Amino acid sequence: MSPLPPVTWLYVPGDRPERFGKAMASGADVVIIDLEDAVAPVRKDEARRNAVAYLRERRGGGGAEVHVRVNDPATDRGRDDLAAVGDLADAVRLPKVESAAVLDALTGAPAYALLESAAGIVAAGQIAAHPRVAGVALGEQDLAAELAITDEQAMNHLRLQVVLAAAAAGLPPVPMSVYPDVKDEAGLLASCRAGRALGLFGRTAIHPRQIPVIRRAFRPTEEEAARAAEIVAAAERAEQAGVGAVALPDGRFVDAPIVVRARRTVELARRLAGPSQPPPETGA
Ligand SMILES: CC(C)(COP(=O)(O)OP(=O)(O)OC[C@H]1O[C@@H](n2cnc3c(N)ncnc32)[C@H](O)[C@@H]1OP(=O)(O)O)[C@@H](O)C(=O)NCCC(=O)NCCSC(=O)C[C@H](O)C(=O)O
Ligand SMILES: [Mg+2]
Repeated sequence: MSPLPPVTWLYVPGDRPERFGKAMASGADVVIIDLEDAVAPVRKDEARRNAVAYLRERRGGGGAEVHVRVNDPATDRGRDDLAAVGDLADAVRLPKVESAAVLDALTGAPAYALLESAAGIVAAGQIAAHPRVAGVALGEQDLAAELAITDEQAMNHLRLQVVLAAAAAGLPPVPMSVYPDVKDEAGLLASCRAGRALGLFGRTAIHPRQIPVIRRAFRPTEEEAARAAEIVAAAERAEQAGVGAVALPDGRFVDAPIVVRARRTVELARRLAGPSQPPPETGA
């Protein structure tokens, strides 16, 4: 069974190095140092230097993966960012990818492509299938701005295109884009649950307080976890008995894809068990 992908991804602006430690202590699976839209143009050189210094210092250390969102890889600044962090970061995140061609020059760390324009969504299948791409995600703030979308159902059409492109290319499931209101925890929870029903998995956050909410949203309910455990146990009994088909005590027949899904649910429940709180702070 393939390992579960990250559930929580936290952005931290590259020009706020005093916040890097706080991001690492947030409980997020992945911390993304942003060199792109969270950083004002006049501070971009400084942000890149901060990212490089942090990555050099933490090399060999444990904890969350550290990714860097570089500037548009089709620009000189983006290419310079890639040259600076490509061999240091655990992965790079490429904004505003609109064609597979821009990915050909990539070397170094695994790359995640952000699809955040009409052209990017239209080319989602080719971008996801590029051999250098480790995953794809949506940039819904940019998409909504370009397309003037204000309706969730309309955005769901775009989300599903990316979910399909990722699955068809054999990539991990697509994490949800950021929820911009950092104080609206109920709204974030509801939005995550709606995204989960679309096949999206996990979410990028912009504030540490969003991390436990996202974990809670993607954690299977007790009922889902118990049901999944029952299916896995029945499948194991059938395997030991050399029987292919599995029937649950309530008479329901279970086939192989359901067992695979149940195993993932059991694993996810185990990984996200416990209180939905970040670990104690370890300092900035
Ligand atoms: C959104 C923020 C600007 C809010 O900042 P602020 O008002 O300063 O927050 P707080 O006062 O509530 O901070 C409380 C403490 O938490 C720490 N903190 C806050 N945010 C972070 C963070 N992201 N990482 C680490 N630590 C953080 C503060 O240091 C405070 O700590 P303390 O002083 O000890 O109490 C801010 O949260 C922020 O900048 N967030 C990240 C924004 C960002 O990176 N945006 C880029 C990604 S968005 C995107 O990708 C859109 C996409 O491209 C698209 O198109 O859709
Ligand atoms: Mg964006």
